[in-house]
Amino acid sequence: MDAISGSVVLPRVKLSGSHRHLSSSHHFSPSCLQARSSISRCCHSSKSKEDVENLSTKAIIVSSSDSFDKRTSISGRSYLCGPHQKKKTLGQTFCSTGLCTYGVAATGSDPQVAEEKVGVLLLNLGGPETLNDVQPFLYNLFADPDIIRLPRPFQFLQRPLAQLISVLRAPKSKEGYASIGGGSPLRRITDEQANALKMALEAKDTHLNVYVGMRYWHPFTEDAVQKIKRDKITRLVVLPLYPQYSISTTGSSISVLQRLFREDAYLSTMPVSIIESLYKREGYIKSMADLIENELPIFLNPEEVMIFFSAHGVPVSYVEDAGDPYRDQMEECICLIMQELKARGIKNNHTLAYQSRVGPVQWLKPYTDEVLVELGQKGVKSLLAVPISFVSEHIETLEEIDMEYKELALESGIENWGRVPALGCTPSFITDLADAVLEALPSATAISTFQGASKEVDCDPLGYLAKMFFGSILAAVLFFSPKMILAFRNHLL
Ligand SMILES: C=CC1=C(C)c2cc3[nH]c(cc4nc(cc5[nH]c(cc1n2)c(C)c5CCC(=O)O)C(CCC(=O)O)=C4C)c(C)c3C=C
Ligand SMILES: [Fe+2]
Repeated sequence: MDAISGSVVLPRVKLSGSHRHLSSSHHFSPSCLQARSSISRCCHSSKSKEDVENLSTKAIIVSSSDSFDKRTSISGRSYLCGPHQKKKTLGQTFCSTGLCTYGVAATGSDPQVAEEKVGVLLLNLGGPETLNDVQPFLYNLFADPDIIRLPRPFQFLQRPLAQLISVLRAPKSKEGYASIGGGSPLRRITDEQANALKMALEAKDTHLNVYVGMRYWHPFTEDAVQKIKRDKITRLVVLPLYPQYSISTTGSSISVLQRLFREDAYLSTMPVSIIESLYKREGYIKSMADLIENELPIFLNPEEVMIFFSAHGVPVSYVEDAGDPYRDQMEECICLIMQELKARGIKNNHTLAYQSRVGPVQWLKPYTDEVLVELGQKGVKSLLAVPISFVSEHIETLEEIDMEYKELALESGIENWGRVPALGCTPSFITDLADAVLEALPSATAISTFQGASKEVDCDPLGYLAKMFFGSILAAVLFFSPKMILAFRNHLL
């Protein structure tokens, strides 16, 4: 999709201070600090002693454009943002201690009014559009060091291993994509969301270009960034379409962006604001609660329905070794949705499980398939599945939940099955995205200073070929060892 274009006149803001790596709006807000133990209290969920011990020692930074109090805390300041950006002075901000200034006034520079061309970059995973795309898509995914995290000495194996795993997994993945019509709907839905966001921003008197950049398939983030440069965008809001932050999703997409921006003289000075997560936003929570509330009446006895949140899993090591906030954010997100439902008089039981594990490592538990069987055995008769880690329909909602898990649930004794649709272009959600963009705009700051060519580029073709050759042999030897074969037969293939 080409950029959906427009421009807005804003006072040029001279940014003060040193260049931070990312304008990661939320990391510096003390109100966003949350320990996992407090999440457990909030939800009254039963945690094992071991869990609580692990968690209470770990304060996780929950980053979100949290706007339950209508103010977004950005880099330690709060900004009161409204819908009519043109009528506002961008440099004026509101914080808990009163009216704060930022940018022009804060730096003491002369205000220089120039035409600001603002862009919004939606980041998403991407998916194969045809069955022929499946293997190369899987290669891109497994070649990502944020998806298969190899220890440093083994990182040269990344690409050969990605080649091998993608070839081996492709037949199973293809079956899945064939069963949902031959390809992923992600590109179409993300384009629709981009159009809807542009219109929602226009309804708020703000005319911006909206771009789509995918991590593993077309349109790639690299292509979107080229368009942003070609369009001479001067300020950018980056909006990953993952409600909760994970190293493997938002983290990975932002790493790519950082590299691209650092490598380029023009982009490296562009003010950028990144919205790291959406899960705490009032608009997001209310939109999710609406979807659940709308779906419950399809059951004969709505109050008896188990609300079953099914999140995409990540390997446990991400959370426990690498500090991924994904599990904490997921639990807090569900807690907020349940609180919202409770406030509406909906008091159903709920549970959370993780789906879509890949490969021979431990993933976040409990696993969706195991919980469904347990619930059936315990006599749960009605279940409403809620996909929670993604905002569009995709293979894991359309195939894994709607087909595999539904069948398993019915076999396990659950009699009534329902599924909440993904948010897609739900108007209240899109309006909230527009608000998030407007709130994030003032905090834009340069990603980094120009540092020349990326170190990651493999510029020696012979060295690259040698690494691929020996790496493939080593990867094949490892892969076909009896232990690996056993583990992969169960989980990967
Ligand atoms: C928040 C969402 C997601 C997380 C976290 C995530 C982590 C993660 N995923 C894999 C492996 C695969 N993911 C695949 C597809 C896929 N993943 C997500 C979302 C998250 N992944 C989506 C939305 C999709 C579907 C895209 C589409 O085409 O519709 C696939 C390919 C499909 C398949 O073969 O099952 C793989 C493989 C890992 C290893 C991982 C964390 C480390
Ligand atoms: Fe995935």
